Amino acid sequence: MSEPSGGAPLLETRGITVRFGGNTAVDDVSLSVAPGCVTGLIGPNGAGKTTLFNTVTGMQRPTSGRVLLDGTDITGRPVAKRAALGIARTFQRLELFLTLSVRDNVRVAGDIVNAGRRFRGGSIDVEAETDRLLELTGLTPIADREVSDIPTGRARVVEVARALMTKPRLLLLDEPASGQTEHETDEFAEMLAGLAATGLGICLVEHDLPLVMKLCSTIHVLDQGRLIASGTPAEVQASPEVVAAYIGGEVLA
Ligand SMILES: Nc1ncnc2c1ncn2[C@@H]1O[C@H](COP(=O)(O)OP(=O)(O)OP(=O)(O)O)[C@@H](O)[C@H]1O
Repeated sequence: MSEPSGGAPLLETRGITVRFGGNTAVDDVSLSVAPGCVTGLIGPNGAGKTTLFNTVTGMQRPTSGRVLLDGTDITGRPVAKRAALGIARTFQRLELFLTLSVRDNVRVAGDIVNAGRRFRGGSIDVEAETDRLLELTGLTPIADREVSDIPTGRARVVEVARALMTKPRLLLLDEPASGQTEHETDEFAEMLAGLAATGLGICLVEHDLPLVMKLCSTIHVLDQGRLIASGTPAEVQASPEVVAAYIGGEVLA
């Protein structure tokens, strides 16, 4: 499995298996995510991507296997503890407060962090940080609009801004480009590359394969719960197993 330059893995899964009754959603998956770059996690529908994310955030207990953050085994830790350790995520189905403004959706994450006593970096200056994140993510012009009133593509960026409020070291993004226009996706890619350049480790589940190929230094490919390839974009595109998994589905471009 090739690893990008940049040191020890931030996240490692070791032999993760998740079974739902007789259905093996994730099957003995070992992979890693490095800091300072964007790592892709792709695969056809039902491949197990979201389930694997859920085991990393603590929302899903694995049937077997371990999750390590910076080499520390966090498999038994609850969701809030993992968040405090620096894991943040966005959701495939948006989980925003629809009747709040864009600004308040971001701000509320800061209030929650400050309310938690175990936040590792002390309290956040919520107003200043909200302004900074809205600017960073290009949301300032729509900051006062209600989330129910903005396009889905923009709402996905609000989720990212909200996740950044927790000052994560690892950011898991579940289909963040879905619903974005081509122009929005280009801007989004630029923003993610900028975030990774600051040292953040980003793991991207995404069906927009051209985006994944452009942005990711390493890509892991799941199919029917199994890890069938890991490597650079060129390496995974050249993998016969990956090509076979995608036949009849999306085109690898
Ligand atoms: N809570 C659950 N109970 C039972 N089966 C589940 C549950 N969650 C997921 N599954 C099953 O596990 C498998 C993997 O699903 P998962 O959502 O992780 O795939 P995915 O790669 O994220 O798919 P998609 O790209 O369509 O979002 C599927 O067969 C799905 O039906």
